[in-house]
Amino acid sequence: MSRPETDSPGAGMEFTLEDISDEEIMRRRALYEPFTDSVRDLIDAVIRTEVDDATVRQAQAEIAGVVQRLRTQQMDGAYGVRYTADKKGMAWGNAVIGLRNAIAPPLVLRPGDDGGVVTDATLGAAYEGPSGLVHGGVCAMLFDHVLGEAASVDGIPCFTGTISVRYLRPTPLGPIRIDAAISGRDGRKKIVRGTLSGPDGVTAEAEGIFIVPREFEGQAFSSWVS
Ligand SMILES: CCCCCCCCCCCCCC(=O)SCCNC(=O)CCNC(=O)[C@H](O)C(C)(C)COP(=O)(O)OP(=O)(O)OC[C@H]1O[C@@H](n2cnc3c(N)ncnc32)[C@H](O)[C@@H]1OP(=O)(O)O
Repeated sequence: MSRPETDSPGAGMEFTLEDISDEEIMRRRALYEPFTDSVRDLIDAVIRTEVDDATVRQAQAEIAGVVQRLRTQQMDGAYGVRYTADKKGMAWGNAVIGLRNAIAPPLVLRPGDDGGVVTDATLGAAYEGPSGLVHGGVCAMLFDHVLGEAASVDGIPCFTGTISVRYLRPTPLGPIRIDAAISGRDGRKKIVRGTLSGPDGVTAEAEGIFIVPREFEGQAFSSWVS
């Protein structure tokens, strides 16, 4: 499939105009959300299955068949960040929020009380590092995105310049919550702080410097469809 029209503010930083209606967005969501959820279930089932060898081999053949069918028509490259004519952003391939990315939990963000953002999610077996605990790299990845969205409150996407994470205690697999908000601004730079919490309270804290790339100035999205 060829790509729709692309703005190219810089190498690897393209946004793609895909002029589709809200109805078409809803149609695609209704199609791909359960599809991706099934693949998430598959990942979890593969990690945790205890069926016999023959059943594993049969399942592998069936999955390979599905992959072959999907490969008969593929877009060039990754999904990218797309936007509609009224500047609704769609990052459906994103590793953290992507509606079509089974690797993403996916996080769904909402406004926080402090002008920042908050998200709740459940991290299962696919996110394990130490036994029964969330992988530290996963925590850092989720912080990176959530703090980035908190930095992007005015609609202009910010890039991570620097981020540091302080792991206070282990984060158990299961329900988590991340809160993030801007704590300082200096021109195109924003300082953002956030916390990751499990059922027993805060397990990690992060602070980052997020920067509006010069090429993005004036390219605000009106909302983010995840
Ligand atoms: C409603 C709709 C919402 C939309 C939601 C969108 C969600 C998006 C969420 C996405 C979240 C996903 C998150 C991701 O995954 S983003 C992906 C991971 N990050 C990157 O790949 C970034 C790669 N780096 C770059 O692109 C550039 O270096 C950037 C853009 C960062 C700066 O390049 P630029 O050429 O623009 O910078 P400048 O040289 O003019 O310097 C400007 C100022 O910045 C200071 N500085 C520079 N670099 C750093 C640094 N590394 N740390 C700290 N500070 C730094 C510098 O000293 C100067 O300060 P001052 O001297 O003026 O004081």
